[in-house]
Amino acid sequence: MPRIAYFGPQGTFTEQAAMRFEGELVPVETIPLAFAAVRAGDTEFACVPIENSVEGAVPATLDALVRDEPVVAVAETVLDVRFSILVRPGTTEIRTIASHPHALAQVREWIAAELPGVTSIATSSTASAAADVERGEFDAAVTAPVAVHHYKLDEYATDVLDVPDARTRFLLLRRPGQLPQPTGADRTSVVVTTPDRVGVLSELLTELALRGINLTGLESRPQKGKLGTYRFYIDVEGHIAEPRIGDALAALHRHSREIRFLGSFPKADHEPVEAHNAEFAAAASWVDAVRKGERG
Ligand SMILES: O=C(O)C(=O)C[C@]1(C(=O)O)C=C[C@@H](O)C=C1
Repeated sequence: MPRIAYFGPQGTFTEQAAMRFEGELVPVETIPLAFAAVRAGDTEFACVPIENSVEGAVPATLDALVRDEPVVAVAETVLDVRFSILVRPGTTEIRTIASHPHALAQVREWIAAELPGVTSIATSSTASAAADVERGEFDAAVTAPVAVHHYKLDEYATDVLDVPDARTRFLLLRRPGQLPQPTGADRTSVVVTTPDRVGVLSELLTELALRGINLTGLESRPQKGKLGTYRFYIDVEGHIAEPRIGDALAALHRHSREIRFLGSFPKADHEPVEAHNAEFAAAASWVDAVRKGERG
């Protein structure tokens, strides 16, 4: 059975996401360590969070995707997110509450209303906060509901969430190899750095629009050198095996200083993508025939 390094420890949302894939689950403490495990070949796959509907992209994942040797996503899954507040049995007063920054951000209003004056502390994950509370370091942890089964803690509150219907998307990553087959309901991700000149981002987006390609995500992260220089993470509907997507990525390559392919894989919602592939194929065979002198 393949091994999947996931952003742990046991009881994180990422563990629940990783359980949806087939493999032996290997918890690691941080997102960069999950990437390191798959890059080093210690595990075949890594499972990490990429974006949350309330708090947005997960910066540690975006940064790790461009560092070191390439890794590509081969699958994604989306989890509904709601939080439990866990405390040590017998706790009567809460002065500190700990969790992953993305989790704290999703319950900020609840904390202000229900636990005014408590100090929020960022930890490496929701489950590591639970472990810290178990050890007596903090009074409460904001966790995934399943964490109560892994730590000797009680539920102080459940179903905590400032914004209803929050969801987090997770990626299953591996080293580059054979791509997943196109399904007609796929997503393709790339990250580009562009030359510093007027209109370059609009040129990239125009290349997509001209080919009827639907943009599903656009994120920027600093290149971390000169202030004001960015990388752009671009998600589109479609698979690189489709001519229009391959064509668009080739165009992005021409406009970019650097481009890294981050994967073509089935979308979690399985909603078919309107692809116009028949028109693209007909157009390509017409050009082919013209080149051979068979058509005018
Ligand atoms: O700490 C966890 O349990 C995670 O899996 C991380 C994470 C995230 O990075 O967004 C995943 C889902 C929730 O939105 C909160 C935290």
